Amino acid sequence: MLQVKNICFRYKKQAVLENISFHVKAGDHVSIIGESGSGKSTLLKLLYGTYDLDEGHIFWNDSEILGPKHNLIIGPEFMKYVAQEFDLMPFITVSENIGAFLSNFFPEEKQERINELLDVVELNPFAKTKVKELSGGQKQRVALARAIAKQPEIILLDEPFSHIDNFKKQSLRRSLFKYLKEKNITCIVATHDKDDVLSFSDHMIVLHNTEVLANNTPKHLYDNPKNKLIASFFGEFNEINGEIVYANQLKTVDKSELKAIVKQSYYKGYFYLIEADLNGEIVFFEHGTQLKKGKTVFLNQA
Ligand SMILES: Nc1ncnc2c1ncn2[C@@H]1O[C@H](COP(=O)(O)OP(=O)(O)OP(=O)(O)O)[C@@H](O)[C@H]1O
Repeated sequence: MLQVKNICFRYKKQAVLENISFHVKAGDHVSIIGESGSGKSTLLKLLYGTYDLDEGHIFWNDSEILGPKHNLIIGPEFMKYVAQEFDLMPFITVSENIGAFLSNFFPEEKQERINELLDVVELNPFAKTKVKELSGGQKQRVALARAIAKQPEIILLDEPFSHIDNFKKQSLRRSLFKYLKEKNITCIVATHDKDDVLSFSDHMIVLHNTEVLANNTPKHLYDNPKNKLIASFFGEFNEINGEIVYANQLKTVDKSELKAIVKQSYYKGYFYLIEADLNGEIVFFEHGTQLKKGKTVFLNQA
């Protein structure tokens, strides 16, 4: 179990994180979300022991995670951290990078393990390619494979798919998160992407104004978005009579009290997102077909 107890941290004068407490059970998948600059990366770095805390404690089971004042080498053995900038060895191959920290005592087992990891990050065709010849997304996949090579107990991922295109992202995400669950590796992910969270996270922690604004299951927070920040993470939403209503929860009906005038239709693939004027306020709702500008519609909550 990871236990974060009342931690506070500042780089300079301004506090970045204050009184942050939460715990993560072994094998759980937790996402850290929040606006840009809310301290997600800083929190991951603190969990890794990159900086000394101003206050509080972090424990993994019985081991306290301590900063550079107490350790010559940053990062405990049982933990791996994949930062936004990946620190790879450019002049050797993908396989050599992935196997860099694996034992050479049993070369066959080592090769098998490298092949398994190449499968997880879907990089088999690039096994013999030098890392300097890879794209940003491919390098990110090498960094992920290298981080899980020695099977850590806990892995910290900072925007793990930020460089990876949409073609690969979906399958890679499923493959990596499935692998981590199967191996019972605790996973903490800082992300902006709801698709990293909704299908995979046991809990999500929302950082705002230096504090934990919410810590619950994605389903609970989706169903009960306490405020606009949380709702906006999940998608387009409206505030109607003080209540948060997602765009997909508003439907057109024959008659209702919500009379709106269509302003714009945005094509979204299997639906259109309609922007409309409701008594001088902009509302968004999803609709199966395009609607003409100026059309009057009546809306209701589905
Ligand atoms: N090395 C540093 N020295 C001083 N201030 C820093 C440093 N790194 C980050 N900060 C500041 O700390 C705050 C939190 O930054 P952090 O990178 O943790 O946010 P984030 O939520 O990960 O942002 P993003 O989503 O944009 O990656 C920001 O105000 C940032 O400017």
